[in-house]
Amino acid sequence: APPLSVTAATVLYEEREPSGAPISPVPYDKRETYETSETGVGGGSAAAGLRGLVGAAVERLSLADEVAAAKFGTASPITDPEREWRLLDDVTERSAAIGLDPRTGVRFFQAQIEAGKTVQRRLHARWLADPASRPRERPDLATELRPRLDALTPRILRLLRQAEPVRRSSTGCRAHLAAARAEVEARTRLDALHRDALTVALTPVCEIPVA
Ligand SMILES: O=C(O)C(=O)C[C@]1(C(=O)O)C=C[C@@H](O)C=C1
Repeated sequence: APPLSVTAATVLYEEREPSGAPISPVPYDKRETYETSETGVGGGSAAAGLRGLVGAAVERLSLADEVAAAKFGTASPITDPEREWRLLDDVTERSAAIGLDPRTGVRFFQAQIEAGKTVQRRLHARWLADPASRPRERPDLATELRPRLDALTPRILRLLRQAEPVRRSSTGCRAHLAAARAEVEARTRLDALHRDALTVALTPVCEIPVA
């Protein structure tokens, strides 16, 4: 399979054209995602079942780069409590609708939000310290980025629900998660900042009790 692309922003500051200009991002609708047959439903391996979830968490973290760019140098703080409440309300409702314990959905999303804020804070610190590394464009939070974050929400919840058999395995969950993460990282360029954030994002996977 061809290597899966991380979204633009992650690649942006890791890989530069010789001119120093960032490599042009892959349009969002052209990016590969980790879903479909890799969800582990219908005979896929346990690690494959978690791979979709890990991939979706990586996608969400990559969007945090763009959110950081949207907020950098503006009056918008990294934490927006009202947006978080709305998102977690949406998560609660959608979880119930697909038979996932809403507490599970909420706890997982709290970790995704926290991980994303870690990315934003660390990028802002980097950009403050090193003006040459600053993003050249400021995407729009309301019209561009939040709709993309929202589009990921139902997919992430579905993957979390589908991963229940693996998550239920007290002995196997961690091993399968590590394997899934290794597979995703083998195909995805992540720097130390994003690897740390991914650890935060994935912490609940094997910790949330499955009913
Ligand atoms: O939407 C934003 O403003 C974001 O920064 C994204 C996000 C999220 O991960 O969904 C993270 C932090 C904010 O407190 C609210 C939401």
